[in-house]
Amino acid sequence: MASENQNGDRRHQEVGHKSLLQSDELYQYILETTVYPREPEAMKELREITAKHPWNLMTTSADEGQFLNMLLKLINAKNTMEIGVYTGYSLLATALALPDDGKILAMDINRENYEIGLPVIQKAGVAHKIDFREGPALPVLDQMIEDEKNHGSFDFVFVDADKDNYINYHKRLLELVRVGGVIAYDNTLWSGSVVAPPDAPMRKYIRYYRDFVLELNNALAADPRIEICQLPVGDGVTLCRRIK
Ligand SMILES: C[S@@+](CC[C@H](N)C(=O)[O-])C[C@H]1O[C@@H](n2cnc3c(N)ncnc32)[C@H](O)[C@@H]1O
Repeated sequence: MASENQNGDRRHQEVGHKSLLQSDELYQYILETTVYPREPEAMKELREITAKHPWNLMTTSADEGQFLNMLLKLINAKNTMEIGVYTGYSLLATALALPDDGKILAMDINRENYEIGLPVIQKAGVAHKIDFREGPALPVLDQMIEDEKNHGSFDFVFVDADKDNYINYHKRLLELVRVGGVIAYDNTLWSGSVVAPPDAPMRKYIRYYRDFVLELNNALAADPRIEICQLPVGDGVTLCRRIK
């Protein structure tokens, strides 16, 4: 990614840095002042377990977990869905925010990683809210849409999975989320690569999914069925509020 310093020098740095803030120090300040001191014990434990896993870059960051937890409480969410669970950090943030009779339909192609976090979720006393389905999410959405009683039945959906399917998820989720409900798409700034020149150094998977993320962002901005808001939290989160 090219950037310019105060002397007007252009420098190139590798796209892939997760923080979108001005400096690592500022991000560390947020974590240490606002996030870590208020992070529930179970989320801290799960974050530390996940940090030892080889794919730990996939996990939702602690500040984003705190944001999701707050958002779910603000909108009084009860019936929710998560696409892309990994070890369950965002799932736990959701489960802790919902009332005792709240529900999360959680989908992931990988059960093994979900089971890494499951004991922590059970210990936190919120596992009864989770209906975990192993497998690709798209067919589950298609099946749900066939039954009209599922239409408009979800208050909140968090999408954090295969970026090349986000557009496909969006088409279906707009039927399943209620008017006034929220769909949150994660990674919509895709490590800052959305503004990188084509020749910028980029990890292979960042380059591969970049065009899908750009396509999604344009499609969401043009969709009259939703109000949107893109937040530079974590790797970028776009909130979509269904209005029709
Ligand atoms: C970025 S991780 C999710 C991180 C998680 N939200 C957290 O808080 O740690 C993406 C997950 O999406 C899952 N995934 C990929 N393709 C999928 C699909 N077609 N359907 C469901 N899950 C999928 C992957 O197995 C992976 O666990």
